[in-house]
Amino acid sequence: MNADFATADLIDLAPDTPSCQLPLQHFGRRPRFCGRVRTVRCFQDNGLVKQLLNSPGNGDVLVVDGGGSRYSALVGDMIAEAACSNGWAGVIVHGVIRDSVAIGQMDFGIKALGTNPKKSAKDSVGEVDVVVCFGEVTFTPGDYVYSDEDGVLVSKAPIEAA
Ligand SMILES: O=C([O-])CC(=O)C(=O)O
Repeated sequence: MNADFATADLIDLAPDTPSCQLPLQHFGRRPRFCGRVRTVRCFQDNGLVKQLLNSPGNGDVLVVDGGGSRYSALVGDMIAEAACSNGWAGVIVHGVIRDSVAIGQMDFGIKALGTNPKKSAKDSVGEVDVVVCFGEVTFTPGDYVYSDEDGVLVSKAPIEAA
């Protein structure tokens, strides 16, 4: 998908589009990304996140519902590097990441609640491609997600800029 958009313009065109209400921070040198939603639901365990981001992303955005836990990081620099080289458009994490300085140098985009240096378990406990909800928004696999400096929008159909 074309990453030449601004969420403010898109939501002006389609004012009913759900907009995530969480204070997500941006990491990485690509502040603007969009694509079809894939999901992981997990809790303090990033085994499934690591598996998915190490497989082809096809321009999709991985939305990780970590339950908002700040206990341990769900993405670090190696996982982010894999995501970038496997063609994922970006990652949105309802949780925290680590290696933020290294990720800050990458041509990739990650949104997360913040950082914690502690690593997560790797037991791969969780679910893939289920409907997840956070920040008053429902992310259904296959939806279109748009993320930039202003926020995150989710839509059932592509929002075409005028
Ligand atoms: O493996 C992890 O849990 C996260 C990490 O440090 C990395 O991606 O480099």
